[in-house]
Amino acid sequence: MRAKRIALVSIFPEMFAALTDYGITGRAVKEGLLEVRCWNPRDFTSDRHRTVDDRPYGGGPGMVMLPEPLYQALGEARAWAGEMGLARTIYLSPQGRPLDQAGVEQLSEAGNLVLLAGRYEGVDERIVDMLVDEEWSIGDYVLSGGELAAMVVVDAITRLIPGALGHDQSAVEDSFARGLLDCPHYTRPEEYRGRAVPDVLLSGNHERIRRWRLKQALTRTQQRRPDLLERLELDREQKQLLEEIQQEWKS
Ligand SMILES: Nc1nonc1C(=O)NC1CCNCC1
Repeated sequence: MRAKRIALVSIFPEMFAALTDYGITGRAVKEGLLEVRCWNPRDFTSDRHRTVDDRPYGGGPGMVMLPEPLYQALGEARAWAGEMGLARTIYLSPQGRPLDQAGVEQLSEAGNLVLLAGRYEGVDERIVDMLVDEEWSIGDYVLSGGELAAMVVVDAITRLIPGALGHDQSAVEDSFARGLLDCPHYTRPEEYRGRAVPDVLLSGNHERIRRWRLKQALTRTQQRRPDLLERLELDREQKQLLEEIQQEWKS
């Protein structure tokens, strides 16, 4: 299977070592499942100071990223990512569509991607108009740069690449993939500082364990994120377990 290509445009390319040098994303790169490459707008400047930003028209605080270095960096990034047909260019910003697992699945099905990570107050809007296909946000808060947001997107998408998770894990098993919060997890020792592991997990009865984990996930989702439950089409078993949970709450 051809490697998924994700191009990044950022003035801090070294930050992406966090993706390429560690964990599941690092292994995906090593195994040729994922190719990540960064273009730095500073390499597309012509002045001595390699200037990538300037003051905003209309005044106000902060600086805005100049269009030309971005235009050239994005041009090369799009050519590389789009070498097998079109690549979708994504700009990470708080003005974007809020990212959730459904959005991650959509982005992972979109083929190769170019992720534009802005700094300062943002990028000149004409670059968004000319070259950006979609804006996405990883949450309603303000970061110092789009790089961490871009890495969140790459990490979440990589988990969906066939073979990226170890043989003993499965993205489908991820509770969020089922729209639920995760169940509690335990490992050795069986008793830790006076706190024991739930007996069911020591029973070896895989059906009982599966059911217990699902009930825990439903309980947590009901308690902490009832909004997620409202969006879900629960199957018969989940409805029955939710009934049990609500009865237990009443008693
Ligand atoms: N939230 C966010 N999801 O994606 N990007 C986000 C973000 O805060 N970007 C910063 C906004 C201010 N300028 C520097 C980048």
